[in-house]
Amino acid sequence: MIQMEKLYLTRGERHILRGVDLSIKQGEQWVILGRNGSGKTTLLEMMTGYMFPSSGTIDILGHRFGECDVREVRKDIGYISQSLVEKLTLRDPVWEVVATGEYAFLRFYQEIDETVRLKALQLLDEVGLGHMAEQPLGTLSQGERKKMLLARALMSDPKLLIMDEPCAGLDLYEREKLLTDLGKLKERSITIVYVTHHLEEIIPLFTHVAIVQDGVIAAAGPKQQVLTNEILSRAYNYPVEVEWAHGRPWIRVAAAGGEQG
Ligand SMILES: Nc1ncnc2c1ncn2[C@@H]1O[C@H](COP(=O)(O)OP(=O)(O)OP(=O)(O)O)[C@@H](O)[C@H]1O
Repeated sequence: MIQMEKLYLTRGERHILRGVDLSIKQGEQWVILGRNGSGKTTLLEMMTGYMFPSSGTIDILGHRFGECDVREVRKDIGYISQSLVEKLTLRDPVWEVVATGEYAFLRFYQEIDETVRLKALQLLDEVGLGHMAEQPLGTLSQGERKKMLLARALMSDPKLLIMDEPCAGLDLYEREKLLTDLGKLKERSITIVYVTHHLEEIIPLFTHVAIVQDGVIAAAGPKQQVLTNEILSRAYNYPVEVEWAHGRPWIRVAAAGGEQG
């Protein structure tokens, strides 16, 4: 599904990626963790073809970026990020914003097909926003906007769903509701790559974890092997302890205040 090899990215003096190798196979669902500025969003932007590496290769869904039409590949990729919300038109009705996902447009300037409208309404129903379909996007709460983005991303039946901190800014209730919706994606044949700062968002749906540290992959593999006290304490440069409950990892700091040794 995703094969990244020897990725380097340099901007001026900054070495943002320093030799990233990452392989994501069909049937795996990945979470990417890492400290602020480690390079997570940069990796997602490369998976979606919005950014190109200084060197290295990226193969997505059987296409090598640089040797294919990125816009065509993007039709099979759903991308959810805060920067996307900022590009959408706040006065448009919610169902219309969702419908634009069908064509990877940001806005419609023509009549919308009835089948597309019905699909948008059905997806809004599935994420519990059916009753808000006619409201302008700008009237939705942050949690509702995230769910709207999920419905929009699913419009094109993507093979790959890439999410950059979708639960950021949500209260506990809204976060759990969104995670429940994500859990249901298991029924679809879809590969997910999910960036977060919060371990407790790693619901049973996810199978693998990669940790990015200073522009390299510090650890990657099945979640139980990666989410250990030792690996996480090293990645965050802080002593932490992981505990598993209800199929999810929960983290707590092992010492209060101050940096690790
Ligand atoms: N055009 C650029 N020029 C110089 N540095 C850049 C450029 N774009 C990104 N960076 C730097 O690359 C690093 C990685 O950024 P990125 O957004 O991928 O981090 P991140 O892991 O997603 O961080 P966060 O968790 O804070 O969102 C950051 O230190 C950022 O300042």
